[in-house]
Parts: sequence; structure tokens; C-alpha cells
Amino acid sequence: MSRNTRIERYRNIGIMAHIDAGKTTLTERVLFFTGRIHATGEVHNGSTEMDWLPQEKQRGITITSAATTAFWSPRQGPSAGTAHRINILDTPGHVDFTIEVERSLRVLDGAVAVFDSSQGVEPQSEAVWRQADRYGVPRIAFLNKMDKVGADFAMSLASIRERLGARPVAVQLPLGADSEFRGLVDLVRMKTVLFDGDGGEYRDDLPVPEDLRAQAETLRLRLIEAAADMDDGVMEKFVNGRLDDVTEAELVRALRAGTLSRSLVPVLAGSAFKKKGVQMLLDAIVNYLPAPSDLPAVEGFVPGTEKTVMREPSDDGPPAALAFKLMSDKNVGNIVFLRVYSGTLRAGTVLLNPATGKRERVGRLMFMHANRREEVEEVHAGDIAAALGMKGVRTGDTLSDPDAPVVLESLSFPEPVVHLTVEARSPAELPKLEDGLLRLAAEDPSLRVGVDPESGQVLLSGMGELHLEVVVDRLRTEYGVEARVGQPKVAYRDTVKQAVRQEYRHVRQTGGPGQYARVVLDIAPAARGAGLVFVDDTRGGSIPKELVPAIQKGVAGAMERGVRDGVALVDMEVRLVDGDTHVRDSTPQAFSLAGSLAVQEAVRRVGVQVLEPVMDVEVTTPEEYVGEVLGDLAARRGRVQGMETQGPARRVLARVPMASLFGYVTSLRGRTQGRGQASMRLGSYEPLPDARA
Ligand SMILES: Nc1nc2c(ncn2[C@@H]2O[C@H](COP(=O)(O)OP(=O)(O)OP(=O)(O)O)[C@@H](O)[C@H]2O)c(=O)[nH]1
Repeated sequence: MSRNTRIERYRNIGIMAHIDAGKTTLTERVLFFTGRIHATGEVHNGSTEMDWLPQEKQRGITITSAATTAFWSPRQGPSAGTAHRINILDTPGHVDFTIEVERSLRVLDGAVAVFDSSQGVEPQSEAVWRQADRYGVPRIAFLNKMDKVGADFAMSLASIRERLGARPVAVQLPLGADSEFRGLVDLVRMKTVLFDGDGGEYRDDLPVPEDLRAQAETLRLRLIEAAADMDDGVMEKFVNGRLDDVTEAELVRALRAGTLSRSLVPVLAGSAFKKKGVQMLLDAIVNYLPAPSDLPAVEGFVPGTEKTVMREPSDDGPPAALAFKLMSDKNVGNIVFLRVYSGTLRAGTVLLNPATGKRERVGRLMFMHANRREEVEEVHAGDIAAALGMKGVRTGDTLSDPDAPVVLESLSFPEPVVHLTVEARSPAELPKLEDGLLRLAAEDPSLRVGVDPESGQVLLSGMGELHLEVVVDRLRTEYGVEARVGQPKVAYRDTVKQAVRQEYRHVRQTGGPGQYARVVLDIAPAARGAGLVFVDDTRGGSIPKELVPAIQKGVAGAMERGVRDGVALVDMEVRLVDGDTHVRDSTPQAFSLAGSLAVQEAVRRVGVQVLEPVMDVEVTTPEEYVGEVLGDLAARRGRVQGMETQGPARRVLARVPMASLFGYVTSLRGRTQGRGQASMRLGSYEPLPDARA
């Protein structure tokens, strides 16, 4: 059986934005206009199709990025009339769920960045934009909420240029704003679309209204200029002033090239809520965002080597897929979400997971439509699908042809900054608690589960208060565990307090083969974020090269364990300066142990410097509350880094220790009558002032 839709007609996209910019509403509208659902859901009454965990319905925020598929035949452009398959990964806007954004960005090919046109670029949309930069994701922008009071197309366009450093190219000009928002001038065709009713109806191909002609022509000139930079044909006409000869097809092709090379960002406008401009956005997704086949082949490693290999986006190549998300389902067990990069996967195909060395048999395969599943026989290069029946797969693992194994780039997992203890209320509840946590941690690699050394209770570590709150909530609703929950605490780190030389001699001679190892290490604090910097500085072969990796492994293990229970050591330079071996008894094990014990002893001797997570916090607040907000930040040991004006709001950037941020969002709302917003992410680990340690 071959595929139904050619790979050139695939678009794997994400919808990314600041919290509340309207991603969920927009996704719903996309599903509505593409005929996937018949009545549009509304976020406020908890009936949307994409948000389907009970918590999401309650909270109205998207916790899990669900995948869904829609088909669209563009009405305009070179692909007009051909059905395209749009796979959409929904991504939450809240910073505590940044792992969800990371995993979507890792596997999607293009994205729609949604902005609230009355706010322009907001803190979290900037954070997500930077994440997308890191993954090299081509983007188009949708200025949503044009129907809202204060909607400002020009301000939003400027904020994309200034705050994001991108080159926004308006491909539309809205007609009116807030309650007057009534249409769009399509600057590529120089035609006007007028909205006509509440169900997304419109009249197209109308002339540009006289009062907007000058503005539309200015913007079109900029559009042609941007296109000229991408296309010699357009450039030729542009420099010779033959603007009227530039064709629609030429412009779309050039803008597409510019989007794919990330030289520019086409900008559209509309109102998801009022169902205005969504069909034009769908056209733009097809016209400007890449198909999997437009992107370079993906690079991976041959397992266990440094040799790289490429995997082409073709159905005939050896299968290679990335597991980017896991879910456990009461009825069907483990669901592994896969992005297929190459080859064809069938039910029954056996794949190798190089991370575990195990073979995994694909059970059933399905496409996910939010909470509905469509079972299929096979999936192909470019597909985003779910597989059942694979047990030993973790998030970020590659699944590949056992005869042509490959390891693709994994995901980066953020470091936890907050701990919370949870305790079963009765011994009978304990197994349920453990089972629930195991499953939740498998789904969410940014959640770590350990043991609190002080109390012996289960310790959850995560990205923030809200993140852990949701975990506790899911324990209750999905696993029926009413756990007793402690106060959230900061996840501290340790580093060695000062430079120290440490010798360690490990000798054992009791029966059997003996063990002998001697190492001398120079241990010192290293730059923040450095982790372990290990240097082999031995001269004259006092330690054979083949034993050095064992020492490094011992050192790394000791740092992970730390010297205070549960607190890891970070940011240390460890220099191996000398040592001894014994002709017979010097095994790698002995040296690993010596390295590990040397670190522990050194750190115990000179003591630790406690490091605390310090967050980058961005607060947006109406002007009148700025004084209040600044005073509060200062009381929380915050250092203000900058302040900007954006439309009617002020934006404050500050660095604040996590320890004084518990409950911040709630308190900010109280201080600003619900109008202030904050986003925070880990900035760095910094020395805890002695008085606090
Ligand atoms: N006026 C207006 N309101 C909108 C529009 N789109 C969405 N909203 C409203 O804005 C709020 C947030 O919309 P959501 O779709 O939940 O936003 P989101 O970005 O998905 O939010 P998270 O999933 O929590 O990150 C809801 O109350 C929507 O009804 C729009 O075009 N105009």
C-alpha cells in the first residue's frame, strides 16, 4: 500500500504563542474550516477538541501537546485546488511546560507564531520564538484578536521586527480594527476580502478600497522588495520599476523561499474567535511553510561511533523515526508518538532502539486526531503517528532499521528548579502512587521522581509550581491517589567552595585479586553552567591513558550523587595531575572508585558553596502598577535588568531567586487587579548569599 498524500503535500506545523494569544481557539477554527469537526468548541466552556485532559478543560490551558491532522486545498497560489495534509502539533504557552514546546519544535517542520495584535510580542512568545530559532524552524506570523479593543497591526508588526529581530513581511493589510475589523487586503494579489457573517463567510476579489490604497501600495512595495532579495526574476522587475509585471506565482515562490531560509516572516492578521482570516492563514501554511521533502536530509550517528549518516525523507529508505512523546492509556497501554523521518513503518515492523540496544516490534499504528484515533496499516516518511506495543522506548529515543541503525538528535531536557514531597495517605495507596508517578514521569521527562533524603518521602522535581501542581492533580484524577503534598521547595545545587588538591589511594588486599589505585586531583569551582570540566594533566605516563576515562566516570558519578543527600554537585573543574598504578591490581574499577572518593573527600574537607536557581522573570503590567510591581520585585531580592514600553503596557525584566517566587503569579494578579502577567524561566544557578545558606 502506498501513501495517500504525497510528501510534497505534507505540512508538519506547530502553533506557538504566548499564553492566551489564542492558539487553542485558532486550532479549533482550523479543524472547523478543514471539516474535521462540525461545531467549533470554545475555550471558555471547556468543549474544545484539542484540549482533552480534564485538567485542561478546567484550567483552560493546554498542558499536553496533542497532535492532529487536517486536510486543506488552498484557494490561491501555485498549489490551488490540491489537497494538502496538515499535521498540527499543539504547544502550550505556559513556561512551566517548556518541555512540550521543545519536543514539538524538535519534530515539526514549520510553525505559525500567534500574537495578540493588541499586545504585540509578549514575553513568552519571545521565549518560544528563541526556542524555534534554536531548532531552525521556519515561521509565519498570525496577528490574532484583530477584533479586540486596542488591536494594532502596525505596532505588532514593528514589535516583531524590534523585539524578535526578524524581518516581518506583511502579506495582508487589515481593514479596520476592533469592532470595525471587517476584511483584509491580500497584498500578493492586491485584492480585498470582506468578511460576511459569523461563520467565516467572506466575499473575495474585491478592489482595494480607495482610502487604503496608498497604505496597501506602500506595504506591497516592501513585500516586492523582500521577494526581490529571494528571486532574481522579481529583482529584475523591481529594479526596472516594472512592479505591475510581478506575478502572484513569482511572489509566492519568492516569499516561500525566504520563509524556508528563515530570511523573512510572512505576516497575516485575523480573529480566530470571530472566524475571520482563518482560511487565508490555511492558504499561507500551504504556500509558505515547508513540506518534509523541502528540508535537508536529517543527520544521525551510527550507534556507538562518531560516524554520521544521512536519512532522506523518502518511503524507500531504511526506517528512522524519533519518539518525541509518550502517553499511557488505561485501555491500550503505552502510546509512543513518532515522527517518521525516513522509510515506511508497518504494524509488525521490528525496529532497533539503539539507546537500549533492544528491538521493539511495532504493534498497532495510528494517527491521532486530538482524542480520536485512526488505525492505519503503515506510516511513511514525514508522518507524525502513534505506535502501540513498544515497551522500552523513552522520550527522545530513535527507532531505526536494525540493519541500518541510526541515532537522531534527541531533545534537550530542562533542569528542574522546584521540589515537592508527596506521600501516600495509607500503605494501601502506595503502589498506586508509585505506579502513577512512574507513568507520569515516563510521559514527561521534565518531571523527576526521587526520594527526599530528610523525610524519606517521594520527592518530585519539576519546572515550577504550576507544573508540579498539575502532576499532583493528574495523580488524583487519573490514578485515584489523594496524595499528601508538602510545600514546594527550591532545587538547590552545590559546588566546591574553593580550589583544593586531593590525593586518594584506594587499596584492597583481602583474598581474591587485589585493587590498587592512586590519583591526585586538583579540584576547583568552574564557571556557571560549565557542569564538569575534566582535564587529564598527567605527565610522563604516571597513569595509562586507558584508565583516564574510568577516573572521569568516577568523578562524574560522585558529582551526580553530591555530598548532601539529593543535592548534585555542578560547575567544577577537575584536573587529574598525578597518580600511581600497580603492575597487577590496577583495574578501571579501582580507578573509578578512587576518582569518586577523591571528589567526595575534597568537597567534604573544604565545604560546599550552595547555588540557587535564579529565574529570568518578565512582567507586563499596565503603567499605573509599575511602582507597585517594582517594589514587590525588590522585596523578593529581584534585580531589575530593564524596562520597556509596549503599547499601553510596561515590560519589566528582572532576575529573581526562585526561592522568593513561590506564589508570585497569584500575588501579581492581586496587585494589578488581574492585569499583570509574568513569565519566568531558569536564568542560571548563582551562589546563595551566606546568610541564607
Ligand atoms: N477577542 C478575541 N479573543 C480571542 C481571539 N482568539 C482567542 N480569544 C480569546 O482569548 C482567550 C485565550 O484563547 P486560547 O485559545 O485559550 O489561547 P491559548 O493561546 O491556546 O492559551 P493556552 O493554551 O493557555 O496557552 C480565550 O478567552 C479566547 O476566547 C480573537 O481572535 N479575538
